[in-house]
Amino acid sequence: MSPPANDMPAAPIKTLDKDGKEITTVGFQRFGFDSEVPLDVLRSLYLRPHYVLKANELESLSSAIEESSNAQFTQGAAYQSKSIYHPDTKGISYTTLSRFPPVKLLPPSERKRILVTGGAGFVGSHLVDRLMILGHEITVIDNFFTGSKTTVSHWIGHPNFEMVRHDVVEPFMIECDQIYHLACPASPPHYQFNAVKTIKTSFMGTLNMLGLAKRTKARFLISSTSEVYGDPEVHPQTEDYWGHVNPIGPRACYDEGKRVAETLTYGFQRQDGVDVRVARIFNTYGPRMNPYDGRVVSNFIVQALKGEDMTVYGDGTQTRSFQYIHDLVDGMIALMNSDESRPVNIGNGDEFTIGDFAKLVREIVEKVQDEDGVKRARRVEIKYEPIPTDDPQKRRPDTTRAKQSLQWQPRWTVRMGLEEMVRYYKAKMAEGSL
Ligand SMILES: O=c1ccn([C@@H]2O[C@H](COP(=O)(O)OP(=O)(O)O[C@H]3OC[C@@H](O)[C@H](O)[C@H]3O)[C@@H](O)[C@H]2O)c(=O)[nH]1
Repeated sequence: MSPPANDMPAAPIKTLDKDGKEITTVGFQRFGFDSEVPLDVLRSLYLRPHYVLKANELESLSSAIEESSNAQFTQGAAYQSKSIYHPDTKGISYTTLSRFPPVKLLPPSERKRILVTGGAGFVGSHLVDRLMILGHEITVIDNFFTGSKTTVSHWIGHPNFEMVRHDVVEPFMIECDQIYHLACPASPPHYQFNAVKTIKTSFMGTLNMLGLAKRTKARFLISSTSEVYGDPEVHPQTEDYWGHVNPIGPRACYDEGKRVAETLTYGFQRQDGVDVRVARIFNTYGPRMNPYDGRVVSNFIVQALKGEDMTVYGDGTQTRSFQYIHDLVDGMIALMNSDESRPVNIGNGDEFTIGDFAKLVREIVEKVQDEDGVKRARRVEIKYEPIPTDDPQKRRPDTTRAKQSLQWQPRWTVRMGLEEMVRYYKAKMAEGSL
């Protein structure tokens, strides 16, 4: 097979943070908890094809795809299996894992039994990667409504890892030291698909997990959201702002669901002494976001990569502030291990109008395509579509509390994160799974 035209040995790309310093690890040592992990090991779990295109070209083709798309980013060893795609029959023969990424050996006093609800989702799977590499014992529960087994399949079979298909609206019994309660659809089209189920998940799921935390005396962290502020009249949003939510609109199932989940959380803290943490997560993006979940970052990247016009809702003057997944996981782990029991905003203050953001995504997709020698048929256009009901006009976190209590601030620039995410989706396209 002749090598692809773009199969040029490329100099490794350096990932620089907001201060221009190279990012080689994520996490940190803080509050007696070491969460530092080499970035390359994490990348080897998501920034590569999960299967190769043809059985008889297994070696050459898989390495060609890897080199052309990702080698500039990931220099680390590949720990996942490579299943084989047979284009003639459109079948995949799955291989089993031969080697897991190395995990730390912790003494029993430091090794925690951690339950992650929604652990097969976008945020959950990155949290699981981090906690696994750090050497903890992880149980994931997920109903796979929006999560997918493939996000954590690289841990299946590992003695520290367990995955259970379970819906948090039903009680769940387990012994554990910490609970990260993430389970709930988070993309507006997904959470509005079945509004009653969404609010039931937020209310009953949180009730069940708080009951479990009460019995086991586990520390409980809930992933709340910037949507508790609704369409805010205060900008940027501090944790003391009570919000501006339409209780009967189409977003209410999520916004009010998370608000009641916070109310429950503090009810259990006051009445039962449950040790609680509340992370109010602002717009977050990164690899493993479902390409079709309808959120803006995945929509724009996938549209631009496919050469389709990008859909800006409304006139594009509404704003959002975008945070990269690794910053969020850093913030959540810092919060869980801190003494801060008040709500904490976890987000990136880099605010964009959606119109400008579309142009930025287009520019980054073009840059990556140019680097890889991909020819574009035409430049994608931006087209305007109706704005969804109750779409917040502006959103930006005030992260003073996170800085003071957790010594946490986002490190990733939006550009750096977007570039990595474009490469992730590009690899998915090369596999044929996008
Ligand atoms: O294709 C698209 C998708 C979205 N948009 C716009 O882009 C903005 C962001 O939309 P998203 O759907 O990504 O996310 P939203 O900010 O509306 O909601 C999110 O808020 C925070 C999290 O808790 C959730 O992930 C989600 O509810 C909105 O103004 C939306 O109208 C587009 O212009 N085009």
